[in-house]
Amino acid sequence: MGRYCQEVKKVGLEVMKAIIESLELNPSYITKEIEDGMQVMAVNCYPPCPQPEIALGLPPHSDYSCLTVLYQSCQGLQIMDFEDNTWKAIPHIPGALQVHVGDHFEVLSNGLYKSVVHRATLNRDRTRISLTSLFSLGMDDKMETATELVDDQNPKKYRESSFRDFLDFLSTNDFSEGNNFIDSLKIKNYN
Ligand SMILES: O=C(O)CCC(=O)C(=O)O
Ligand SMILES: [Fe+2]
Repeated sequence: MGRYCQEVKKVGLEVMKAIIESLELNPSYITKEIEDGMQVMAVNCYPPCPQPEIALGLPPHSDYSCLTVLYQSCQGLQIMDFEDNTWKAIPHIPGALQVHVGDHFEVLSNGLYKSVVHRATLNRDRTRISLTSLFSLGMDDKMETATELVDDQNPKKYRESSFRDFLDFLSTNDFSEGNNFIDSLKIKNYN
């Protein structure tokens, strides 16, 4: 598991650097802070469920992270496609990793990247395992919208926040009731 954490961090950093480059920010922008930041690993185990059509493994949510890299042992992850408001299953490809953007990159990019809303479904006959690696800045480091992406046409759309702010939010909000961290960061006039 230690080796997996190290290797998955390398993959995550490569993808995060590519995203930062795609925003035309300085390639060194924030990457050192992310490298020295937090890597949270969640190991989720979903036992077989006799009635998977009326239950969920994890309710819809987006991750607080900059980026999440996920391994799933069999199919179960679904993402919300806002083009047609339907859930799309992520196929299980042996050895493949699923990468999705989290809330903190939505904030950094001033909404050019959207955090991915996803959920975990269950199945009748197999135990499913997923390994989720969430990358973010340090506990008290605030993620802010890049000033390069803010101008008169594109006003700042999000308040800054840290990983600790997310944990504080979680302690008083239940995401199974649809309370999203990213919504709490939106500056209302611009979203
Ligand atoms: O098990 C899954 O596929 C999703 C896990 C997840 O969304 C999470 O750990 O944040
Ligand atoms: Fe998640």
